[in-house]
Amino acid sequence: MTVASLSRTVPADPVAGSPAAGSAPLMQATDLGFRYSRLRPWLFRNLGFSLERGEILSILGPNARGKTTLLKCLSGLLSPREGTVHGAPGIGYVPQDHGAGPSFTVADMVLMGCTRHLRAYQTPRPEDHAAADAAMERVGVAAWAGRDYSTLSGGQRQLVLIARAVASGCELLVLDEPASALDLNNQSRVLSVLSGLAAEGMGVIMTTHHPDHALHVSRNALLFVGSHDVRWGPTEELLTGPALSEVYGLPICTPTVGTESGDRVIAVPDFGPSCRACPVPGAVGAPAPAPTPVEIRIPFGKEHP
Ligand SMILES: Nc1ncnc2c1ncn2[C@@H]1O[C@H](COP(=O)(O)OP(=O)(O)OP(=O)(O)O)[C@@H](O)[C@H]1O
Repeated sequence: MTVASLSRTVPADPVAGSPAAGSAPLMQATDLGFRYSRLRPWLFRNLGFSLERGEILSILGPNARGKTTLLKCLSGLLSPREGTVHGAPGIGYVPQDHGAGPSFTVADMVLMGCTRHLRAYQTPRPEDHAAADAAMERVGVAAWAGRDYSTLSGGQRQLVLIARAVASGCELLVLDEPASALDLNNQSRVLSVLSGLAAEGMGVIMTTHHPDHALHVSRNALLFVGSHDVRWGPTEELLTGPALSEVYGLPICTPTVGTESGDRVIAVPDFGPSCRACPVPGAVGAPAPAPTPVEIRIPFGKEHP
């Protein structure tokens, strides 16, 4: 059975704007399995999770493990070979690829998010324009409304695609690495937008290569350890130093650090010895003296289990 055919099995919640405690999950996946063909290995099997309204679920794992493929199975773009997806409400999908794309204004790109409410050839209604304007404000792209989308930077385009999905008024936002092209300030903005949408009752599923992001906003996470071992659980219990080290194949610790907003668990990979003072190949004479280091110590030490 496909996701699309299952989408009718869960009735729309009349109070979609508020978390509905005790109601049916927004989405539930059971024993999902997918491979691109019989000749290709399984990317995942026996994968299961459920997502409540108002919840953010992060999906992590190494490159090419099948995270994007899973998002496509959840969104109905691919049919899982095994298992079922129940729920599948109105979904706003933000793809990983934010390439140059079409030559539309930013305002029109975001307005396209509203087309799911329109019939073929129907002109956008005033409420669609209002939803697009609100989404542009919320995601911080309103200043570029009149600009040609294809002329924006990669990070700007990524924000516009997020705004387009937000404008759709979906119940579930599915985002493929939504912060991959963003600077730190915009990463913070997007995490805060997603948290705000979740607080209003929207479900959010996102892939990320930033364990910090998952630890900051997600109640639960899915961790691709192997094709037959995709773990689902509370983010802080799942994304421990030992588990992340095993998955990514390098030492990773997860200290708690103090920030102005409170304590936060972060993931710190050990990239090996720093090469900043390495001699330049072919350079004659003694290497230039390294600048006096300014040591900044964050209060590490309280290692997350
Ligand atoms: N249309 C396709 N046909 C065949 N194989 C595919 C197709 N799309 C992806 N793959 C393969 O499936 C595997 C998983 O790809 P996928 O994009 O889901 O990985 P990912 O975990 O999202 O990776 P990344 O972190 O690099 O974005 C990869 O080996 C990829 O080459």
